Amino acid sequence: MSKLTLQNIHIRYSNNAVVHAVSLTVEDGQIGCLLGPSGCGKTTLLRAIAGFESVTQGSITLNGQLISDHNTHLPPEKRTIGMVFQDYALFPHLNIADNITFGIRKQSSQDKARRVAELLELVNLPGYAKRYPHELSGGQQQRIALARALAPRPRLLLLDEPFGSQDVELREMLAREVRDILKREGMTAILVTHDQHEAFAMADEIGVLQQGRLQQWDTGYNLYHKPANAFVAGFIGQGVLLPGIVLNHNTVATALGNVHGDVPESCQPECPVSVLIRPDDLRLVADSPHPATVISRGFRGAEYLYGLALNDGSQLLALTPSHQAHPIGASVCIELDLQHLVILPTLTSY
Ligand SMILES: Nc1ncnc2c1ncn2[C@@H]1O[C@H](COP(=O)(O)OP(=O)(O)OP(=O)(O)O)[C@@H](O)[C@H]1O
Repeated sequence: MSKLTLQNIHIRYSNNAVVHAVSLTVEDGQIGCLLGPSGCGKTTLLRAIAGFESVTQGSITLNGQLISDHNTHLPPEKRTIGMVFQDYALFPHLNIADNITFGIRKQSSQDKARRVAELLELVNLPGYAKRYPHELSGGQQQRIALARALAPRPRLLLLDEPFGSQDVELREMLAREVRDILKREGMTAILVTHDQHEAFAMADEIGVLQQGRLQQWDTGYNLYHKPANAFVAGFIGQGVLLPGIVLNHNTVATALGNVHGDVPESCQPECPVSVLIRPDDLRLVADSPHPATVISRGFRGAEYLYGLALNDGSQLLALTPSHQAHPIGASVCIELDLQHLVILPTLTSY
């Protein structure tokens, strides 16, 4: 049972407060992710969990054991937490077997050999025990770094931008592979990344951080379809905030007609609001009361991402199958197909 709980964590460097009131729980065998722009405090939080930073307020517990609070600080080597970094940090002069067993070198040769065979099988590199790091590709080295971190059977695994040095196209695939490995081991883990596709591919729950504050801790699906605020809406996926006016507790009037859903209690009738429109919320149809002009077009393989302008000047994005090709300047008709209505109280643009 490896459950990690952060309760109201605050962290500061000298006089600079960088993490504010962060609370979250990663259940046993689950993979959590801290996602956010550069400098938002992801690494600082990860380092506090590992024991390399102290917390100024709040508590961190692992399996019910208090490991950090304002007057408790279990040293990193006593936390039984494994770490994987972006640069793998394999020892170049040690072969793969010796790299993997570095953290369990005091165990018997027999036990070490058994664990190496087991882990090489797990990371899909059987037969690589006698090779050296420079004989492996970047992705293979990263899998060995993962095997090395798993060798001592840590209670928790922390991964800090583990695929940052890989090609963008490779990252998502590696993230899925690593997820499968961690799930097979039943490992509880936290990933830090600024790449949302990596987060979606790997994590069960994702926390979006902005300036040291956790904006939302949720599934990737909910972050996309039910963002808690304008920052999360803008950071996750693409979309446009369309101006609207509240008509009643579940209706908002927009340039694309009335939309229905829960209107925040703070928004009374006549209140201006923003309605989040994702590119997949719009359909291009043969006829509708809502004409638009194509102002940009991006080819995505299976789809086109269109930039559209309405007659009142507001702009939208629409994703359509790429066999539906419309040139820039073309007049089209659009229809809203909202599955999840997101109404944000203020007219915030992003
Ligand atoms: N050792 C340190 N001393 C003082 N300030 C620090 C230290 N480490 C980080 N910071 C500051 O704390 C804030 C959070 O940094 P952190 O490295 O946690 O961000 P991050 O989200 O991991 O960013 P990135 O994605 O760029 O790695 C930043 O403003 C950074 O400048």
